[in-house]
Amino acid sequence: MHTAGKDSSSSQPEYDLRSLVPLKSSALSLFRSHGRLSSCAAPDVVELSLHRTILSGFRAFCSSKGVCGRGPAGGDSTLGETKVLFCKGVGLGGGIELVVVVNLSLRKCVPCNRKDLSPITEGNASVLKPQVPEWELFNDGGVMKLRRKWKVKNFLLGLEFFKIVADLAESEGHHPDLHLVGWNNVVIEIWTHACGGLTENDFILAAKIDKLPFESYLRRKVND
Ligand SMILES: C[C@H](O)[C@H](O)[C@H]1CNC2=NC(N)=NC(=O)C2=N1
Repeated sequence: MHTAGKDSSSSQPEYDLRSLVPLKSSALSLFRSHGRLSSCAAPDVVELSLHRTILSGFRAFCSSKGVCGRGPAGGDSTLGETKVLFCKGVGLGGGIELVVVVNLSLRKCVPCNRKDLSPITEGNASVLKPQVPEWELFNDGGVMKLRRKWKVKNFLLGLEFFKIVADLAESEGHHPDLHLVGWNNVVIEIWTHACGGLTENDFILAAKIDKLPFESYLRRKVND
């Protein structure tokens, strides 16, 4: 666990992720006593925010650059399946947000008729989107959706593809919109009808679709 370093925000050291993740549990208790702990649809996505009662130890802990830990893309670091995506030091007396996200494809969709299911925030969407890089976010008449396209070898394999996606959707209790256009163009769109927008369920389903064994259905790319 980190001891509180000096509080200058100029040359904050990069923090080794390993000392960050163990802190999560003690941070939970500390943040719970000092701030709002809101867990999103799944317990493994925990967004902590510490209000004005910030402790210098945490201020020193999180660089003012809004980046903690080492990772391929700035603040994106991975330890096993746990990603610490960022902790945002918002300066003296401000709050700190520590977002720890477990790999989407390991999570489970929640029933869409839950009272606490709400559309995902832009911030959380930007945190989850990097885990489904092949998908695009698009606005369909005011409804935000995820979409991915594939070219399959033939019409029947397109239907085969739909079948394995359908089995996954049934097991998750969360369903995509399936399109097979011009005999070999598969388009899958995902959104949460119950709240007319995107929820974490949609990102979980997209991540799980990406793990399906559909390579053999696909037409080889021209430059292959
Ligand atoms: C109770 C059950 O969760 C709901 O009927 C589910 C079924 N599948 C669903 N799939 C999608 N994409 N959106 C929904 O709102 C939805 N609702």
